[in-house]
Amino acid sequence: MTTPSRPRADGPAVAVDGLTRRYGSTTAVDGLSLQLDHGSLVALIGPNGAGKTSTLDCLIGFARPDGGTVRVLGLDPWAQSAAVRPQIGVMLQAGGAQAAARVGEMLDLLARCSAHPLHPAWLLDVLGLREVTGTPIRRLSGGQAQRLGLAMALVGRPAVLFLDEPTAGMDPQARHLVWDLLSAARADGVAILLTTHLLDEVEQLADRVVIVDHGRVVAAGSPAELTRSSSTDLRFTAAAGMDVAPLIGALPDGFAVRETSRGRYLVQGDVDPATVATVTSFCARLGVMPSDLEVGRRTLDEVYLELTGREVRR
Ligand SMILES: Nc1ncnc2c1ncn2[C@@H]1O[C@H](COP(=O)(O)OP(=O)(O)OP(=O)(O)O)[C@@H](O)[C@H]1O
Repeated sequence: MTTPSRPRADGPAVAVDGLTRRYGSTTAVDGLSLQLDHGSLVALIGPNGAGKTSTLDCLIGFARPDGGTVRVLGLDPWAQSAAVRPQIGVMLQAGGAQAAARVGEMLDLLARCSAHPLHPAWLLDVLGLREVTGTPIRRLSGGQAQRLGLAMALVGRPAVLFLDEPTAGMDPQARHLVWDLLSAARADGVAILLTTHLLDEVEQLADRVVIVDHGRVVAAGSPAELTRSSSTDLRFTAAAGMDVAPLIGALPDGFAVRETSRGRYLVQGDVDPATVATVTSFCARLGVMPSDLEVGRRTLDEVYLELTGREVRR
């Protein structure tokens, strides 16, 4: 799979420095900075209302920043939107394409507006939309509409892709297809900034992760950097609700064991190979298969919840 890109400009694809965006008394984005390099994928994640879409709006040139600077391919997307728009691909939440136009017509139209488009028929094939080429867009299923949205973002062969929850509502097959397509685009030099609530998607795809909350960056780094832990704690997955008292009894003094979420266990202490053996033999005695054994590494889920809390946002 290949999505040949246009010649690469110097400098970062996207540079955001101290971005602020307000709606009346609400500060949606509060001094946010990030950088996106050519041929890389950055995942912008955070709770509902954290300011992700507001940030994308400023990057796309839909909204004017109230403070800070935003550059896309070295240009100001608000003041120089005519120069920026032909070089970017955008996929917003809810697709935005409710037209009576047919799938193939819409993609052909967009291709004709672009100087170096990808072949629409190729995109429809790759995204599994060939069967619905003649279908009116408003008749598409949610997942098909999402895939068309991505095709529309890609058809102009953009240098930078902005994707707001691109795989929301997709079945696992379509999600893997999109992951492959985005990986191919990145390998061809496309810079991709996406928002998502799916942390497995982040671990699969992202070169860098930017976690935002209340409009501010609360952590940034590669998935490996963010999940690295200085402790030697052991984590594993097994049957939910196991009585861990016998395991604690079998471990040396000072060890603690608890179930942190359903079926996910944390063994805290100075873990060594003997500890791992004790854990696996404890599971074996119960006839339970432990999986996802990890020492000295937290999951992205744990890091995310630690930084942004467990409270549901209103
Ligand atoms: N047009 C608007 N007018 C007033 N307030 C807005 C507007 N757009 C966004 N907001 C507010 O700004 C804050 C940030 O919203 P934003 O949509 O950027 O968050 P988000 O991180 O994309 O959330 P989600 O994950 O739910 O998509 C929220 O408090 C939201 O209610």
